[in-house]
Amino acid sequence: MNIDGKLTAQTLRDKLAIEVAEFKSRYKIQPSLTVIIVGDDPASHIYVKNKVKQTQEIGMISNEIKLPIETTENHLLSLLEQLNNDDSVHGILVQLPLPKHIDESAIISAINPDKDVDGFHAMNSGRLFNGEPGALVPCTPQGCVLLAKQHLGKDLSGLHAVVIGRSNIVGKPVAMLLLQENCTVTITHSKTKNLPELCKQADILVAAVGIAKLVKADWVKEGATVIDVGINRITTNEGATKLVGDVDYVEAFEKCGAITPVPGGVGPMTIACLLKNTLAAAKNSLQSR
Ligand SMILES: Nc1nc2c(c(=O)[nH]1)N[C@@H](CN(C=O)c1ccc(C(=O)N[C@@H](CCC(=O)O)C(=O)O)cc1)CN2
Ligand SMILES: [Mg+2]
Repeated sequence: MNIDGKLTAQTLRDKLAIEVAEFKSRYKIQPSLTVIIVGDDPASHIYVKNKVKQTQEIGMISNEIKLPIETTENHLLSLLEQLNNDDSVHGILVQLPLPKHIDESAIISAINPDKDVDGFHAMNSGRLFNGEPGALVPCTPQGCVLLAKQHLGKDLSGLHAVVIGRSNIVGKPVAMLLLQENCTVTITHSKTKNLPELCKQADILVAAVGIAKLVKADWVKEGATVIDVGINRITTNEGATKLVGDVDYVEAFEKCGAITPVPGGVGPMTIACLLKNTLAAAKNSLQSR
């Protein structure tokens, strides 16, 4: 079966809109998100436009700061300091990737962890790693687990989850979340031996490597839940560009119990979970008043 991420994301946004309205009427505060984008990468601009639109649609304030590609690291750092100290800003997000001359990890480290709605700051990774409450958890991994639970139910205990990919943004945090759900977790990557055999043992297979259609039907266990994080643009034989995941959807569909499509699977959940984190950051800010 197909797991509809677009619909699930819409349902989550509807729920969040109600919670935002309640928060506003109770505390007289409107949650706010500031998104910074540097340069003119077309895909990044589309993602940011969608973030701004969806933030506003659920009743939160959205500020977009567009900076030219020549922006220096120091300029970005001083802007972040200003936003960190601004009590009216609850969430701060710097769209990635940044231009080559800017050190991404220095920028991520400069965001106040309590406003880090991407959940990329080491303080939030540490909170997630330690299973501490109050962690802002990266959005795509949250989306993956919500979609897996939508198909499998709340309890993932004892299931074998195999994650392909070990990035700080998806692979590592999704593995931590699945471990928190009492899954037995295997993290695999480009140097893993016997990758197809390992994947074939997965009850939950999360593919986040960025290689178009890497995962074939014979990598998938009968009845498995397949979560495809890949967003790869390929050129078809007819010369058109097409978006495909890390999993060969058509092949895997026959074997698996359920699979997320690309587009319309994990992607839409990323932005919905960003909105969830922004509301959480606004709620957490009440504690420091
Ligand atoms: N600061 C961040 N930068 C980046 C993140 C992030 O979470 N935080 N993730 C990605 C980009 N991204 C959000 O920023 C993102 C990517 C894709 C989608 C999405 O909905 N994709 C659609 C397809 C869209 C298309 O046609 O291109 C889908 O999968 O259905 C949402 C958000 C990297 N940077
Ligand atoms: Mg993300």
